[in-house]
Amino acid sequence: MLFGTEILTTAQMRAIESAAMDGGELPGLTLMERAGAAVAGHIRLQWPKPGHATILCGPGNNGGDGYVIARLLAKVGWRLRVLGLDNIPGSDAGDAKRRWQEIGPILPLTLATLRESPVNSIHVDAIFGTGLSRPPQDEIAVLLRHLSHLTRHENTPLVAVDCPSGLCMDSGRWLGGDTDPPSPLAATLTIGFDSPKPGHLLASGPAACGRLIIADIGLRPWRERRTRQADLYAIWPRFPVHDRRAEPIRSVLPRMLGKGVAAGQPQDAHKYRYGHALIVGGAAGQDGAARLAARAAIRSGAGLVTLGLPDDITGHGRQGPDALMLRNIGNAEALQNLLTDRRITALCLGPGCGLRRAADLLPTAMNARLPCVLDADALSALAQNPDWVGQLPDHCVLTPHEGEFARLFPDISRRMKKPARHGPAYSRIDAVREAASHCNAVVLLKGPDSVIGAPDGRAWVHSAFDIPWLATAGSGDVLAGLITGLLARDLPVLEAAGIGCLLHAYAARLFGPGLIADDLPELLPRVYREFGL
Ligand SMILES: NC(=O)C1=CN([C@@H]2O[C@H](COP(=O)(O)OP(=O)(O)OC[C@H]3O[C@@H](n4cnc5c(N)ncnc54)[C@H](OP(=O)(O)O)[C@@H]3O)[C@@H](O)[C@H]2O)[C@H](O)CC1
Ligand SMILES: [K+]
Repeated sequence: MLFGTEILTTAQMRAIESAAMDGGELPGLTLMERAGAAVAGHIRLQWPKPGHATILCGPGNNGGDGYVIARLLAKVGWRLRVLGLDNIPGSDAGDAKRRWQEIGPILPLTLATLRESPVNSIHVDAIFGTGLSRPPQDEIAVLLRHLSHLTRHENTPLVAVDCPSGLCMDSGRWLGGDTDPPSPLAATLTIGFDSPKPGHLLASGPAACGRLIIADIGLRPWRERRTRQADLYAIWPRFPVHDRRAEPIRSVLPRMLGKGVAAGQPQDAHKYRYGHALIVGGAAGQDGAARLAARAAIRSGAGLVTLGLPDDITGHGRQGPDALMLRNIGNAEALQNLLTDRRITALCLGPGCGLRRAADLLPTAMNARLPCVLDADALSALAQNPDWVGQLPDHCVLTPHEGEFARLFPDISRRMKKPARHGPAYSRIDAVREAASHCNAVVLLKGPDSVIGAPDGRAWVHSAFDIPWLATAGSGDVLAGLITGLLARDLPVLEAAGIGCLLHAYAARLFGPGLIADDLPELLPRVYREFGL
């Protein structure tokens, strides 16, 4: 199944560019002209009245794009100051530079010249793009710090060509430091080329890029000609999709989930056909998390959902929904007995379970060899067992936040937190892929940039930077229950985790600020309707 937008690493992007240029069908200069024209076009869309622009051009092809932008804007009446380096760039950027020099001067790329720009100037950052390999230094570092100040504190509009300079496009991390970034630019608009790169979507990338536009510069035939199966997708389409092989989510979902099933099951549907999810919760008073998970599982369209609680269940029924089945699961033996019911098709352990109870039930849950979601306390219990890797059932999703991830995968987490000194820097995608292959399970690392990775290397990125209100108590419990419901409905495990993530965020988008986790399951019927189910 293919949906969403392929994400290309910088190395993959370079390989596609080279394939296009090597055949002679698409010269590098044509690509640069298209890239420059795309940026100039978007500048004119955003600021229709010609004004003043300061274009900062670096040593390579990103700088070459800058010279093209300057020429095209000058042609339509913009007043320009072009700052550049006194180097001899490669042939395409060299041509672009010479063509600009026929029109206007190149001022030194220094702090002093930058400071002389008129206050109403928009700034165009064409210093470094995908070729950044080390932290910016010396004069450029000083200049970027000032540009950062202008963008963050003086509302200077900044257009980034491909990416804000200093950002590693493979990780979304500022080269030189994450906690004390040397020059954290905040662009108004970023125009990337052909496909999003990991850096546009991960870590500091979304805040640094501002509004992201991915421009088609005619490389699609070469991208599609590659024989290797693409394995990295952005599953929330924040930008137009230029991939004819990818289907829109609105046609994928109805096929996967079966039309009409979620909102109201068809008359001939037997409830067991849509699976039976078991959510194991904790003691009274802490059972809210498991209740949220159970609500999400039943709203996901699972045919039956059982909530297993440790104590007397008679009082619990009053808290509804009545469609939930309640069972008493006092200990591992009771769980074992319940799991002899072969109609149970997926299991969720963790939300609101309590650490001791999760540790007690975990071996039984794992031995059931059912599709399962391990979340919250189950992850902490797992991390306490030094031999947990290799014990997970085949169709298992781990849904850690960063702290839980660090407990489960301490070495990988340390690597992820090491300062990014060279490009390509180690990314959340690298970390999740490594973790998934290490434990042979799907790992969903939660965050505004959730990454979902499978042991075979496939990975999906879901961006939720636009919905900060999703970071609310209980939201993770709803996600765990939703994924369990989708697993119960027989979705493959990566798809259940990824689509669960997407539906969960979509519900939060529909609701808007003020959301509490209880709202999320109730929004699922509307989400399903919007996706054509
Ligand atoms: N995607 C496409 O199809 C197209 C992209 N284009 C644009 O090209 C850039 C990438 O261009 P490239 O020349 O490869 O790289 P940059 O312009 O980003 O960087 C230039 C060189 O700068 C050197 N470098 C790296 N880090 C530093 C640093 N910290 N300080 C100083 N110099 C640095 C590095 O060379 P070295 O040999 O010194 O390592 C870079 O090569 C892409 O982003 C697009 O904007 C095309 O125009 C159109 C097609
Ligand atoms: K740039």
